[in-house]
Amino acid sequence: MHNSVLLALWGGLAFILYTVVNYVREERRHRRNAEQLGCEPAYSTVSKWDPLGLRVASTFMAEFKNFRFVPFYKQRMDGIWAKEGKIIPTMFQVVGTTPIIVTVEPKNVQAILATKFKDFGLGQFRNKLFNPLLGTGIFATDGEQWAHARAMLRPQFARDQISDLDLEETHIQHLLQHLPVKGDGWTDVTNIQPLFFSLTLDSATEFLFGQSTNSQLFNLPNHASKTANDPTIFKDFPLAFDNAQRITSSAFPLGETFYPLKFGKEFRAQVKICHDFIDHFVQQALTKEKTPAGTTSSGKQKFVFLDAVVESTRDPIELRNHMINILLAGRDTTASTLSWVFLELVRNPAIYAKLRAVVLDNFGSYANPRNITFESLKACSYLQCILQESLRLYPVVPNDSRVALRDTCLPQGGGPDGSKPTYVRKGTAVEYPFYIMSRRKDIWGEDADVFRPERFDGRKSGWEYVPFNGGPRICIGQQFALTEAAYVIVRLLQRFEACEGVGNSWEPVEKGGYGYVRWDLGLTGCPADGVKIRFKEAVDS
Ligand code: HEM
Repeated sequence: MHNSVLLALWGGLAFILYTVVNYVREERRHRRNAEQLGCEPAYSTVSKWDPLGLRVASTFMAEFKNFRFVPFYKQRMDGIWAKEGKIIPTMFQVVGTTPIIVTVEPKNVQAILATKFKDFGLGQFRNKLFNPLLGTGIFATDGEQWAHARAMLRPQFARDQISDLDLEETHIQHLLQHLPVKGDGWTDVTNIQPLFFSLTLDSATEFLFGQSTNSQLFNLPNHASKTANDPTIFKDFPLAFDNAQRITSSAFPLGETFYPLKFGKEFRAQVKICHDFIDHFVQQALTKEKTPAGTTSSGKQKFVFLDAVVESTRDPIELRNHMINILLAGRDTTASTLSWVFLELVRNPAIYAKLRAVVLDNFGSYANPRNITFESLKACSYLQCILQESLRLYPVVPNDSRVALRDTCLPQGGGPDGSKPTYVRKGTAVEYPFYIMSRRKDIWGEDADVFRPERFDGRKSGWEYVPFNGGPRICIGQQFALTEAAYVIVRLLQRFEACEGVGNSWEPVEKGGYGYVRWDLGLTGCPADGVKIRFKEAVDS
């Protein structure tokens, strides 16, 4: 045999030997670590016929495509619990060769998000995936970079700054232009979901940049005359932002090796429109004289988020990164929450009537509103219960995850009864699907799937209720979102005394559904088929 072939053979053998020895050494090290920590293996869903989880991955992809992934994932876990005759909150699975620990155990969620915060991060893959659109902003970084972004952004969410309800009222008025009342006292049947997305985009851009996209006005039939002077960039941005997010989330299932396949010419064009839009304001903020941005009707100086951040950094790329991340966080989340709230309100006329009575009692009528403030909205218990119950049944981030940044363990899930700690190797993904945890019957009762806002009356929630996450990385926009959503609900219920849902389908099991509504799951989740609704004008409005 030729010398070079022999050399290659020996080289190959040496490599295989090295890999095997290394593997055995690593396995031993992990076993020792796990023993020292008192860990035992978690329940495994891995089938011997599908050890790499290829079939699992293809099922997941199909469910994603059909907008059923969220309810399907719960159905799958329910099925395993039914088969085993007990609740198994923590499981090990392999999906398309990726090992994943899934947990709906509150103690584990607390460990991931708080007590073992430093052991878990967003991980390299999520950060790389988000980077083209979001740069190194708060949603796409870990460690020092994240801490720096959070320290800069958090102070801007002080109560005074987020409670500018004058700003919100302008955008509500624009929304109502899309809901004209006909001669019979009713509006046309309207899909209210896109209206909520336009409203939150308009209010978020005004809060962040001091200028609104006014996308609601653009979408009115006679928009040309009203908006002829606005730059095209305002018109193109909303769709480009949606598209760029959709492509980013569709790249996720391709995994770390293949995700760039989705980031072609089309994606880059959409991202460019988004970045140009943000850069337009950044340049304005960097060059403008330091003048007050006007005052609100209550005489307060109007707060502009970007101007406040410019006080801390003048780097245009860093500013773009911060602003696009906050815009993404602040816009779809609140619009989706409002959509879910109204999907349940149209289904439950008695709850609509009860909420409306509370609204009129606390805040007056549409024409004569009174005392609608950050504090009074927060103090209105039934209104807050409605929001909390909606976020329980329809958390807009239904399935969050982290990656172990070092070898570590979770306090529960190991051993036959799941009461022992579970070992988590560095690099392992850990999912905590809040959508499933928030519907656990052993935690929430037999009616866990039912929309019953009263369950939150006087309830003090712990780690079983984390729609905004918890710990050092808890959502910084929680109060902003709840105030905006509450205000929109109050004004709509003042204006309309009743509503009817038309053709909003809860997919029946016999039609291949799971008895739940379909989910459009991008970076956040909203009803896949919109919220079709007609409203009846209130006599007192
Ligand atoms: C109902 C509405 C909202 C919900 C349910 C929600 C939920 C969440 C969740 C679950 C996270 C954690 C994501 C993760 O770490 O994987 C998060 C983070 C965040 N949210 Fe929200 N959010 C909402 C509204 C908002 C709004 C209106 C803003 C800003 C205007 C905002 C700003 C942020 C930011 C900046 C983070 C990142 C925090 C960090 O990593 O330190 N959110 N949100």
